[in-house]
Amino acid sequence: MTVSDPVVESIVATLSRSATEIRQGLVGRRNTVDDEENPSGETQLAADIWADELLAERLSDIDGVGQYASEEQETVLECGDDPASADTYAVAVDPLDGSSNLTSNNAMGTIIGIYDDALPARGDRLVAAGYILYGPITTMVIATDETVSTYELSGGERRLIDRDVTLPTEPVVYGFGGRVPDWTDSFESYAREIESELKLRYGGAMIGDVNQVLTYGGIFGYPGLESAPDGKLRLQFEGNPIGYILERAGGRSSDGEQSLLSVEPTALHQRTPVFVGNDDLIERLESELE
Ligand SMILES: O=P(O)(O)OC[C@H]1O[C@](O)(COP(=O)(O)O)[C@@H](O)[C@@H]1O
Ligand SMILES: [Mg+2]
Ligand SMILES: [Mg+2]
Repeated sequence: MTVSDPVVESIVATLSRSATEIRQGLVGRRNTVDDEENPSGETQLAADIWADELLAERLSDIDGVGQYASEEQETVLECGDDPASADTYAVAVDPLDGSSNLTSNNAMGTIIGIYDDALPARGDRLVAAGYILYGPITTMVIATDETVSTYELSGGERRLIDRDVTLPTEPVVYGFGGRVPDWTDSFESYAREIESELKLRYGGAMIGDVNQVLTYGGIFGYPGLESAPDGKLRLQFEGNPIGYILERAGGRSSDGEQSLLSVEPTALHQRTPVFVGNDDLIERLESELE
């Protein structure tokens, strides 16, 4: 199956071909690099920098990609026509999501958002979004306005395994980030209810945890913290793409008050609380958070 927009299809094809190479290139790149930090002030691993360079080179080369931005670079890379013009898109990438899991050899991902507007853009300007999960096998989930599909990736090839992914209606799992003493009182009391209803699945890489929710139903959240009211995750590279995917799969997304896709962007690397999952769980969260 291919995506109907040819530029979006080229982006998806390039991403899926690059995934095998990224996976292979992780070996030997688990080290930090001379105290390097990304624009969010986080330590970068050699793998973060390498995956970013590889994706920047490949994606910016595609006709119809006007801007490339990533969690690992301060500014937007201009690489073609204006993304606000027809058939031109801006791509926002988290080259390696959950890369601290590389140290312990646990699951990780790559995230992409494809916007039809200049970055930073609102989530409702996404025309497609997707992620790759480097688990025991490599899988890719791609959402467009038409459908959400899952593929298995191997040797540069993609094999469609589900052309219409929908969030199971009966929620089973949950995962919440941040240290409990740093949670707000209202989020903690919501989390206590949820932990008596669902099974904990938290692996420290959003993509791994969100894929559990997409597979079994439930909720993933990284809340605003007492020490960091906007939480940890970034709107352009993480919140918006994941919000778009879960909404297209029949679920909901929220920053605690509204859909992530309605949040007005103010900066490329802005952070936001992120919640995605089954409709009723997100609705309860929004009514219980102060
Ligand atoms: O270590 P914590 O606080 O549980 O944070 C985990 C969260 O941070 C992240 O690793 C942030 O993403 P990056 O690794 O891309 O910076 C998420 O994948 C994950 O949900
Ligand atoms: Mg991330
Ligand atoms: Mg990252």
